[in-house]
Amino acid sequence: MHDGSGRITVQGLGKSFGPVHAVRDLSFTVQPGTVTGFLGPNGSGKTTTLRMILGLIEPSTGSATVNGVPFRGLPNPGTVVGAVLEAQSFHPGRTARDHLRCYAAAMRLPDRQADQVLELVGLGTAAKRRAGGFSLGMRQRLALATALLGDPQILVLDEPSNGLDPEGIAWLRSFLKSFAATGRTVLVSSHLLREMEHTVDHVVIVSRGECVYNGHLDELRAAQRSRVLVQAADPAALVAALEREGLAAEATPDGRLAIPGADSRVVADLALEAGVALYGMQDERVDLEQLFFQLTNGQFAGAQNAPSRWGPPPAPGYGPHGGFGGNA
Ligand SMILES: Nc1ncnc2c1ncn2[C@@H]1O[C@H](COP(=O)(O)OP(=O)(O)OP(=O)(O)O)[C@@H](O)[C@H]1O
Repeated sequence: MHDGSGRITVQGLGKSFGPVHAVRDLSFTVQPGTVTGFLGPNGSGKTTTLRMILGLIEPSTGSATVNGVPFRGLPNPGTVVGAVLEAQSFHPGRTARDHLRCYAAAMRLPDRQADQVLELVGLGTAAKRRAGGFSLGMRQRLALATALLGDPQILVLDEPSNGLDPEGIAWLRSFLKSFAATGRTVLVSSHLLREMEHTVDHVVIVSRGECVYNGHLDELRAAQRSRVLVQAADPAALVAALEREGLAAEATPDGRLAIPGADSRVVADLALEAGVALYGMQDERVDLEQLFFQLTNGQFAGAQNAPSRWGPPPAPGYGPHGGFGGNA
């Protein structure tokens, strides 16, 4: 019997295809009531992991459970998990409604369920059109409708925004958030953090089959560092004024001062009070995308080693290339 928790648990999961280690020792939990982003570049093992969670391929090591049991142990799994994997195919001559009615019949669901999910995904007006004439975005919506037929507790989606236009992406974002807001579970993969950053609460980032970050997106954001760069007429006087306010400054190779974590207006006010002329000021911020890029290049071991571009020297174990972009 499954526990009805809506939780997906991946424990020490690994998969090798001959010499290719597609997934290695992956462990994470997907909690109900959240949208968890499963992120990584192409070939990082996302689809392989999702297929193992869905019981489509056998793990080489470890386990994946849904509601406490392996997927194949779920009774009537379509009512527990709705899944959309890549390369969905539809009978091209069949209408969207008929496609869904076939699936509804297989799951012993009433026909009206087909119309309900078509409305839900915004395909109500296309119900009688043949799937063969659908755009990629419409096919994605039809695949999602199919996954929703059994009114599942959990959604597992592989790259669902592929082929969606900006309006479709915005729609998907609000759909997934409202699905999770009802206490249900969403696990969604993507190779684009930017596309997912306003959708997901929790992220599991993989690179070359291994987990490089597992935590809240907010914590990852907090790892972003910003700094103010200033060109001061009297750097020593400005450093003294900043230090009196508890702000540390360091000299940059180009002769400017860098003040990590500072607000540019505060720096300007302090300079004015100290009578130090400023010849230039710049706010620098490292965005999430850069951080994702760095993480997935395998340069960082995990959240506990939240990278610092300008901060203190790297912690032990940090590679020589530690740090974001810049001079790294
Ligand atoms: N059936 C298979 N036989 C051999 N190698 C495979 C097989 N399936 C996946 N791989 C390999 O495993 C690795 C991970 O692939 P996977 O499709 O899981 O990555 P992904 O992150 O989903 O990438 P993408 O976004 O491009 O689909 C890749 O090197 C891929 O070539």
